Amino acid sequence: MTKLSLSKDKINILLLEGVHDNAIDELARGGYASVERLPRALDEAELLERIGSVHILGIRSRTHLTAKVFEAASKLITVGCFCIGTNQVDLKAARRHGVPVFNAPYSNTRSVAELVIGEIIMLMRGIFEKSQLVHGGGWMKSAKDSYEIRGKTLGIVGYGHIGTQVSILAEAMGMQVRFYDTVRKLALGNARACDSLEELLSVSDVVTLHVPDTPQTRDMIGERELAAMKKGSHLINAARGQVVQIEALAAAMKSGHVLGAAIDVFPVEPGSDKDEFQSALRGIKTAILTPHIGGSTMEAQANIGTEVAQKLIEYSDNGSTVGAVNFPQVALPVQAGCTRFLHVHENRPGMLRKVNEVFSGRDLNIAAQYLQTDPELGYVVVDVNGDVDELEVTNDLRTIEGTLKARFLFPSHR
Ligand SMILES: NC(=O)c1ccc[n+]([C@@H]2O[C@H](COP(=O)([O-])OP(=O)(O)OC[C@H]3O[C@@H](n4cnc5c(N)ncnc54)[C@H](O)[C@@H]3O)[C@@H](O)[C@H]2O)c1
Ligand SMILES: O=C(O)CC[C@@H](O)C(=O)O
Repeated sequence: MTKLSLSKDKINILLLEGVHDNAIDELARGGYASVERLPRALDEAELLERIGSVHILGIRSRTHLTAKVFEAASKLITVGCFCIGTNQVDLKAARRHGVPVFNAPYSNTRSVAELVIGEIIMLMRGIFEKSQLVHGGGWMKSAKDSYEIRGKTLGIVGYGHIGTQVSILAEAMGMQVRFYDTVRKLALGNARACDSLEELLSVSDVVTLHVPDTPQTRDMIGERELAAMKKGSHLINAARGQVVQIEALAAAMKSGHVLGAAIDVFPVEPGSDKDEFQSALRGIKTAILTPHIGGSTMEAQANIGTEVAQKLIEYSDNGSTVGAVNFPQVALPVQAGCTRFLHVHENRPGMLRKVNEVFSGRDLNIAAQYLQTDPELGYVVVDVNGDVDELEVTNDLRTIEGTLKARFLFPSHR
């Protein structure tokens, strides 16, 4: 047996924010036993204290991975976001340090869609306010402002994985569905596309947002857009907090123009359970406020645990970046009897030649190679036959100017 990069029991894995048991089970099946799991997020100071010894980090949406954290993460090889969103991670900083970031792009989408359907009914029947009153000993038995959802128009902004599922479920309940997306999308069922956001806002009884957090969607719904909504309509946001200007929404609700809202995500969410949640929406009786739990179901968390753990194992075992959100996609089939090297570099001319010279200079035969680049970054996986001093080769690869990361793999698959 040749020298090992790092045996799997020495690969330190830290999982934060109560990642599901399935992740631990999957990692154990993959041979990864050195796993610590915490139920909560870590703030930057805590991360800086701990990250230096971590090889694989798993988070959800509350842990913010800043450039400073990546700077201190000298051993970090990969990050798994056990959720869809990756906006809590400085993805560019991760790339600069040669760290691919994985997520679970689909696993909790049904959970969000179901919550939205429930909220449409709750909003259109004023259930939240009525229930609060009953809890306080009141009895608001009234049909005022209460409507069936059948025949009403639902406007979906962002017709992706979640938006399309909401579309199908809403139609099954008898709603008319309109949607707006910046990309041309196939309309499902009888849904119809709108040409503009303004058109969608003006025809919808309920507007639900399912867009990602991008510079274009930041503050997408502000005073002007709220004013463009039908009087007495409702807004749902289970996408990202930055999409809605909360002060403007609070004002539109207080004036009665927007009758109800169900908001699951906020521009600032408490970093820990001890921090008090602050929002201009607090106290508004027709606002259903939930603590970012759109995707928090047992089914979703179980699926996410398995999916992201598998991606982390694939990368750690084989160097596969398929599914990484910030990296060129590379998957080289595993070959018996080879040593595998991974080289992440700035995409400069002549890089591959320099990498290959490290091998040809030692008379090493390259059995297989897979390079992918994007405008800034290159990632190449190289399988080499025969007797090879892995440490020496890796050190030489590291001296190539523009190298961001170079390592070789624990040869368990050989
Ligand atoms: N609340 C939760 O717990 C929870 C759970 C899962 C996902 N999410 C969030 O839900 C959102 C949607 O997730 P998804 O899986 O459906 O994403 P997706 O990428 O499948 O779909 C997003 C859609 O929005 C469209 N879009 C992008 N920019 C737009 C714009 N400016 N105007 C209109 N449309 C635009 C895209 O073309 C795409 O069709 C994401 O922000 C995700 O982070 C929240
Ligand atoms: O589970 C979480 O913390 C985030 C849920 C959701 O916003 C996601 O991005 O998938």
